[in-house]
Amino acid sequence: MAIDHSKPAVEIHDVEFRRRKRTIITHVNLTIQPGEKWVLFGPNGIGKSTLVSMMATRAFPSEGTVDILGNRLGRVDVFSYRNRIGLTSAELASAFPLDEDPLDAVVTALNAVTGRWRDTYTDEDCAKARSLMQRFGISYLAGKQMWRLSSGERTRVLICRALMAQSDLIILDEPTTGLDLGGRELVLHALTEVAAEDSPRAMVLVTHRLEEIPQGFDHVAIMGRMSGSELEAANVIVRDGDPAPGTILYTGNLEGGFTEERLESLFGIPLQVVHAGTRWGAFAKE
Ligand SMILES: Nc1ncnc2c1ncn2[C@@H]1O[C@H](COP(=O)(O)OP(=O)(O)OP(=O)(O)O)[C@@H](O)[C@H]1O
Repeated sequence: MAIDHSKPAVEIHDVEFRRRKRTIITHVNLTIQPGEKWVLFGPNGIGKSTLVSMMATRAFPSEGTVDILGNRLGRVDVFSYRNRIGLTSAELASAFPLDEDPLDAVVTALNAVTGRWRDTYTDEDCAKARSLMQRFGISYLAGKQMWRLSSGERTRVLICRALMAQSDLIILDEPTTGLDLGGRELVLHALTEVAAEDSPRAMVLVTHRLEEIPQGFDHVAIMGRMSGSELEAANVIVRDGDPAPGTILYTGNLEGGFTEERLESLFGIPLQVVHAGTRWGAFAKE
């Protein structure tokens, strides 16, 4: 399906998502234009992955509207445009056959399938997959089996897969989780290069750590509870012991978003925010 680049890559309007009588997120509004690089930031359990599932067309809102690459969820067959969305997530990591070759796990992104069967790919396709794997430091994994990989290796395979297709929207859900220091820095460097490419593809990177934001991701959506800090929210029992729903509290640039005041209120502890060069960090105050 042809993608209209004049439309937002993501347009979320007044979305609520409920599961088992619990409202998980509510009043969520977010617009991401083609070419923009966004960080989706917030504490554990706030609803980041829930929101990402909708962006990846894997979940539908209970209320409100979600338009992805100009297609409204629930109105247009998601399979007609899902191959234009690159996704890494823990959920996807478990979707591959155990003995899948990591090279195939990358190249099969072209057909948006997990598990290579009768589908064929050109030498050029495979060369592109190999070069991505080299860029992310995992070329040695070609020919191995997915189930044998460490979590950090699997994460990197999924990033390569997300970048394999000519995606118009790339969603990276905690892409540096499980990576050692060297692996994390290598991935952040490679993502910085990808973000710098002149491309209409929009990118969304989910994280709860300021240290894991690659250069070039210059918009942030910060999620928090509808009522006060996480600490306060623990006492805000809405029903059946559940915390208050998550929502997006801030959208804009990183400087305006990552203020000590906002992060302290979000996490309920005194924090020192560090912004050194292009990198960010945050620590509890002594
Ligand atoms: N299918 C579901 N049924 C019931 N509750 C769910 C479901 N999916 C998610 N939740 C709950 O919704 C809340 C938000 O979960 P979600 O995974 O979206 O948070 P997150 O911000 O991505 O968290 P983390 O940073 O820990 O990965 C959590 O409390 C979770 O237990």
